[in-house]
Amino acid sequence: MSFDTIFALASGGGRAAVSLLRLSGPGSGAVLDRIAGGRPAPRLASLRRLRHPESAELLDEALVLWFPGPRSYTGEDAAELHLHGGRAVLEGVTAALLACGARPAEPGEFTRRAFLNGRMDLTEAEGIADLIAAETAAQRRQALRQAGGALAVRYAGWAERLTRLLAHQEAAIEFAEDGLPNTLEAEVRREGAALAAEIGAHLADGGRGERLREGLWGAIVGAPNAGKSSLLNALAGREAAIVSARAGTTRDIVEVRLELGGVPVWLADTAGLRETPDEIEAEGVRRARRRAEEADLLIAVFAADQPPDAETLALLAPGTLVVANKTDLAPAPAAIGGQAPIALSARDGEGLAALRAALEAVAAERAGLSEEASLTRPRHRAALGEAAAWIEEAIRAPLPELAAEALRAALRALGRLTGRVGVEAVLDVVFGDFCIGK
Ligand SMILES: Nc1nc2c(c(=O)[nH]1)N(C=O)[C@@H](CNc1ccc(C(=O)N[C@@H](CCC(=O)O)C(=O)O)cc1)CN2
Ligand SMILES: Nc1nc2c(ncn2[C@@H]2O[C@H](COP(=O)(O)OP(=O)(O)OP(=O)(O)O)[C@@H](O)[C@H]2O)c(=O)[nH]1
Ligand SMILES: [Mg+2]
Repeated sequence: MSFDTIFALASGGGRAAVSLLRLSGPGSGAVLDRIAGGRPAPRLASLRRLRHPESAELLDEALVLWFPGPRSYTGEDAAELHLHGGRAVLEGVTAALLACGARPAEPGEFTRRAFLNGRMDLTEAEGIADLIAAETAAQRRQALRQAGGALAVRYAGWAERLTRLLAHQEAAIEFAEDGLPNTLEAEVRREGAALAAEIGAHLADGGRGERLREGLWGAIVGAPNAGKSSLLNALAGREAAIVSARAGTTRDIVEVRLELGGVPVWLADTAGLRETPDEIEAEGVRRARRRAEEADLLIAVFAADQPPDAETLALLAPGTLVVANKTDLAPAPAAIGGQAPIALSARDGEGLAALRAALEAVAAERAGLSEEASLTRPRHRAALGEAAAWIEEAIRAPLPELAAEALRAALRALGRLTGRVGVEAVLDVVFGDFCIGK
């Protein structure tokens, strides 16, 4: 494989003390020869004057690193320039690199090369993208686990077992042709069933890995004036939504980002549920209902000094957190919709800690780190579902040739997941998520 020599700013843009420009590709060493007066000892930082290759103008005094392939992040010859972080420095060095024939990298291109050079599989590359995007400690742990190969090892193990099953299935076909008795097919069925069950168990995780990666959707619903906006503000610690004594204040959805036990949660305040002739408010109520339906985490707010309203009661589902607000005005009822409510006063903060603890417990249950690594993307779910279905198909196949064909299809599905089957389209989807310089 022959590649261009690519470069990109790997640190954030804007003014900074130091900026990191990285280079990768067969011409990296020659670039250092031309702009840095030679290649430093491998993997050791060296202070060098950088000059434009044609004008010889001094551009910066920088730390330079040289990583001869294959011992580099990308697996090919690579280099790093740790520059002073100014804009003109970056522009001057960029012009020098272009003059040397290097070109700017596409988003994710360094990691794409690392993948193409066999240094990681696709799930590990995705883990690196997730690590860069991680905003909470739990997201970071999940991403590090995936970047470290937790999914890769598991899926490679499944692919290996499938390959063995396929080999046995093919041997069974040979034996049948030679008229020999064999027990291989029975073994393929038994092992196939065990493998399909393992994949099934991995899939039946309630989507927790995907939820931790993307964040949970939460919604606060309830009657007008129940105190939904007051509660949102209390949880967010700022006046995100307008609060007023007039029923029907909130119409648009107001969203805040919370972190609950390491899980990012987008919590939405919604319009109070009621029949109304006001068409703007009615649209707000429609949006509130839609948001409640889509929510992973629903908080139903009732005012302790009012009887529970039928509209909100109708939205209660298993897992809904029921809140009795305004307990400074009246005691919380023992039960609402068959559940003991969390009693609180959004006005004076009483009971808020208990609600937060309950929210954290729900978030951890639906999206917390599990003991075993979870799949984290719809792409994983689709490929694994397909692989399991093909294995089931193989087990049921009426002819040995059909069973072999189904096992081959299952292997292809796993191959797309880990990138062993190199489909360009899959690569574009995976690496399109990266930022430039990674
Ligand atoms: N300056 C700098 N910091 C960085 C990176 C980088 O590329 N440059 N990284 C980039 O993402 C991360 C670290 N990851 C890296 C992974 C592998 C190699 C590497 O050169 N691997 C070689 C040699 C390993 C050794 O023996 O030291 C190899 O695996 O063969 C470098 C960085 C985070 N910090
Ligand atoms: N006494 C008391 N008043 C509260 C409490 N929480 C909210 N309120 C008051 O109840 C009124 C309505 O509060 P909001 O938070 O705007 O209620 P809402 O549910 O968002 O109302 P809509 O947006 O109209 O659906 C305001 O006057 C609040 O100050 C509470 O815990 N105790
Ligand atoms: Mg409101």
